[in-house]
Amino acid sequence: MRAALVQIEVRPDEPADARRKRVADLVRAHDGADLVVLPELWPVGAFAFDAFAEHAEPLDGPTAAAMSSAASDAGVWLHAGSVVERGPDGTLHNTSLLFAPDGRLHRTYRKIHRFGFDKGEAALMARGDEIVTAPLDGLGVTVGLATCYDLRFPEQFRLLVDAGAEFLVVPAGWPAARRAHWSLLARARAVESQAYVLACGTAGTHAGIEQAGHSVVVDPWGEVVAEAGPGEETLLVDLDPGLVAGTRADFPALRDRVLGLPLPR
Ligand SMILES: O=C(O)CCC(=O)C(=O)O
Repeated sequence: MRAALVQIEVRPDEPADARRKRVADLVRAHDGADLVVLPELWPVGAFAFDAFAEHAEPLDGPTAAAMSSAASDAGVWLHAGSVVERGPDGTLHNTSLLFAPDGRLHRTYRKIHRFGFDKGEAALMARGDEIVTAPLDGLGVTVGLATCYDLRFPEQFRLLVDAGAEFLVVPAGWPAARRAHWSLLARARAVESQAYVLACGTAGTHAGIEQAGHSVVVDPWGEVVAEAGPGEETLLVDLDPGLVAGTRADFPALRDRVLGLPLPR
C-alpha cells in the first residue's frame, strides 16, 4: 500500500481559493498512491484564530468540493486534513474529511481535544464526541482518525484500536516549539497501538507560529519509516498492512492488557 503525506505551507499571502487549487493539483499528482494525507486546517491555518469564522464552511463547502474532485480524478483515498466546519446549528468544529476514490465523502471526524487551554481553538470551536474509524474498502485496512493535540491523549488511541484501527492518521498544525513532543508522541502511539501512525503536519510560519513540519510515518514496531524536514515536502511510503496483525501476533502486548482495575481508595 502506497501512502503520500503532503506537508504544505500555509502562506499568509496565499488566498484560500488559490491554496485549495494548489493542494488539489498536488493530490492529483499523486495518482499512483492508494492513500493521500493532508494536514490540519490547511485552508485557513491552525493558529489563524481570527480567520476561523470567516473561513468556516459546511461539509459540502469549497474545500470539500475541491478535495472530492481531486480524490476522484486521482482515484485515491484522500484524508483531506481538516477544515473549520460550520455545523447546521452554527457551531464551529475542527473537522477532518476522508474521501473515497470515487470522490464520495466517506467519513468525517470532529477533533475531540481542542487546543488552547480555554483560548484559541478551545474557545472558538465545539468539541467532537465521537471516536471515528473507517474501513478503506479495497485496501483491506481500517484507519483510525485523530487530529493534532489528540496525539497527547493515549486513551483516545486505545479506543481507536479497540474499534479496529490499524492505521492511525493524524493531520496536524504542530508548532516547532514542541517538535520533540510531536516525534516522540507519534512513535509512542505507534508502539502502544502496534499500528502504523501517519502524522502529517504543516511547514513554514503562519499567524506568527513557526510550524514543526517533520511529518512522519511510523510502523507498528515504532520504527520511523520516513520523516520530512521543516519545509514543503511529500513523503511517499510503501507500507505493509500485514505488519499490523503480524506485530500484534508476534509480540502480543495488546492482548495482555488488564482492564477494569479499581482505583485506590
Ligand atoms: O499539543 C501541542 O503541542 C500542539 C497541539 C496543536 O497545535 C493543535 O492541536 O492545534
